[in-house]
Amino acid sequence: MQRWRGLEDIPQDWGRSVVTIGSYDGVHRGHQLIIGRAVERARELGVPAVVVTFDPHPSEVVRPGSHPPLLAPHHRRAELMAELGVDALLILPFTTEFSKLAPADFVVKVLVDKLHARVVVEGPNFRFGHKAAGNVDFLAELGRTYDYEVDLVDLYVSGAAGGGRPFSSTLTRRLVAEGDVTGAAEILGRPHRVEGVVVRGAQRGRELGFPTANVETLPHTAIPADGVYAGWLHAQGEAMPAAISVGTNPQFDGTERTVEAYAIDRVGLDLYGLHVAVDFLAFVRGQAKFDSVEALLVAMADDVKRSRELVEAAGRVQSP
Ligand SMILES: Cc1cc2nc3c(=O)[nH]c(=O)nc-3n(C[C@H](O)[C@H](O)[C@H](O)COP(=O)(O)O)c2cc1C
Ligand SMILES: Nc1ncnc2c1ncn2[C@@H]1O[C@H](COP(=O)(O)OP(=O)(O)O)[C@@H](O)[C@H]1O
Repeated sequence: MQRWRGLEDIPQDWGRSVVTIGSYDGVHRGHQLIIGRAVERARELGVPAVVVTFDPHPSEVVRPGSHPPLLAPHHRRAELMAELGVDALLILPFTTEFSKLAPADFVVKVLVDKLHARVVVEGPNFRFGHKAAGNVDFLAELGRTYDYEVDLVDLYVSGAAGGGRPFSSTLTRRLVAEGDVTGAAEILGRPHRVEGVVVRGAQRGRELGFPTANVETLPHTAIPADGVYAGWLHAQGEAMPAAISVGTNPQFDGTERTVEAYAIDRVGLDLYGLHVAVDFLAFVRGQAKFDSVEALLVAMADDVKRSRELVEAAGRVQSP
């Protein structure tokens, strides 16, 4: 998959393409339907499939301070898009100047002049251009002038009609924030992931018998509600079943909120400085301050047992 940052990175001799535009945070099942359709149309026509996305999230530029928590950083989105068969990913720096492009100018500048769009695949709620004034009807109207077709995929109804939750990044963020990581995984089509570099903590975990890799998360990461979770710690090319703790360690009157994962039954790991990922499978319990450290240890042993069972049960139906 080619990766372009800005319109200047698009090769001069780029031919026609099938394009889809969106934030695509999380690349959830609705996004997967739209991107999948774009790839399918591209294969039929024998042209490449291009995804156009923005950085930072447009809402941050339009309303500073409103950056939503992110379900996936750009490099992870790129990985997921490459798996879906996307041929090129264009990340447009979303500047104030860019945000002021009128809808028709956006279409001409990006879709027509640069990407020579033949088909544009979108969800019905797609909005574009200054003040999000452009909608799919206008996109289709411009297509009659500029020789592209608009193909709509009804992502919202797909989830709800299938008896599940509507496919929505906003809903996924809410579920993650509430600790309902199982609900979030239903929409994402995989567990929610938090990643970053392993940093030093209070060095207390090893004394308790449960060393935990403390993950320094990227800015704007969507972090699940404080609590204990079952999931996986991905490190050194391995997916290790894990018991995960999110919170301030109230037992020890901590103040800093951390995401830390104990790789179940693994001894002698040295993960400091490594980039790791934590996948959240299921909520186990909330954070607590027990009467004694001994009582915390009893609870932790139980969490580990429960986490192992949950991961094993999930492993029987899906691999991490
Ligand atoms: C499965 C599990 C459950 C945990 N539950 C709690 C808890 O209920 N309350 C709490 O204050 N800390 C809890 N923790 C966090 C521990 O207090 C923390 O891992 C320990 O203090 C080590 O911190 P360190 O990595 O900074 O050395 C939990 C950790 C794990 C792995
Ligand atoms: N089973 C394990 N799960 C997670 N980390 C482990 C494990 N075994 C060893 N480690 C290492 O121990 C470190 C955590 O030990 P801990 O005493 O909790 O220190 P810290 O407070 O710095 O996190 C991890 O960063 C990792 O390098």
